Amino acid sequence: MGLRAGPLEELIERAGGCAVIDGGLATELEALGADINDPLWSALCLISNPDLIKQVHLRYLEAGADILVTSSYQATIPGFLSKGLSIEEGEFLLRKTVKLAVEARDDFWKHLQKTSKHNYNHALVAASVGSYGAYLADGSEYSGQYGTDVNLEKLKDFHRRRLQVLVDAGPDLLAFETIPSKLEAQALAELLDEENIQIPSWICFSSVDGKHASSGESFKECLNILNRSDRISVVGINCASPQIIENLILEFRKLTKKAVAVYPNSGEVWDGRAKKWLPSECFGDHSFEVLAKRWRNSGASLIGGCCRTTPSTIQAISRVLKKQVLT
Ligand SMILES: C[S+](C)CC[C@H](N)C(=O)O
Ligand SMILES: N[C@@H](CCS)C(=O)O
Ligand SMILES: [Zn+2]
Repeated sequence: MGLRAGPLEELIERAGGCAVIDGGLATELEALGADINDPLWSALCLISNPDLIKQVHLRYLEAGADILVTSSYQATIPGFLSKGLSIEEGEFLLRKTVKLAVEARDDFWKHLQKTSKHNYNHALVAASVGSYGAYLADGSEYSGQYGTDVNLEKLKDFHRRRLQVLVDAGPDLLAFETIPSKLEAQALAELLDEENIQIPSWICFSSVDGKHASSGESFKECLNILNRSDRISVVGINCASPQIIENLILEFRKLTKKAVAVYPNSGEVWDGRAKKWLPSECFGDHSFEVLAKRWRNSGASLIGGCCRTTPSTIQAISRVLKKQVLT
């Protein structure tokens, strides 16, 4: 763990060695009736129905999430500009992503104080930073194929302003999600230094084959870069199939001393062109319950769900992780 991991380390300890991340935000927004078939995807709700985002956060807290991931995955200033919003309006919406999660956390906690006995931890708010591919809205967060004109500086420029605005809004940590390549991981690690970011970060990669980052690069190369940064407390995998997670935890544990986070999707596959999930082997709540124990025993310190997982998935994970220590 890095030097600045105070609140995360404490949470993991309070949670008995493994804390619970929430589940798919977009998925639950859709379950509650939101139409997010748009280049902004889940971030469209910041414009159309921000209260729904708070409701989703509350559902995940009730289910037992120790960490809320904000609605900023696909929220970017250029994305908002292309919707006709101003830079100020875009920055307001970015701050709002943190505010909605903090409000949900604080309301939930206040409500719990009236209850004599409960099993919940005071949750942390992780500001989501989706990869450049998420902004491109073409599914390239699962390939890392950004085109030949994309270099380190371009990626840093893309990420810089959103990062500054999100950090100013006061989240507990940063959650870089679905990072497909070594180049983008390096851009983020350098940016955290250049911007002198003082809150802990996790950097989670996507992976298709279960052996490499989505770009095809080895995790050894990717983690060598991240291991040099104390600002990155946690590394891991998100939005990949549950099937490949256990081996990746074991591999990551060999490649880094940092804590490992895993929050896979349901196993379904995103068709970036058609903008829909393709039916494929789908892992239900019971599979997550069984697998979460294995993931914890393999050495993951943070476990949750990504796309197509729901509050009931998180409830299953939370129950099983909080019920027992090592089995
Ligand atoms: C994590 S993917 C399912 C998010 C949506 C994607 N960036 C798109 O807009 O196509
Ligand atoms: N946390 C994101 C998904 C990342 S793949 C969201 O649901 O908006
Ligand atoms: Zn996802």
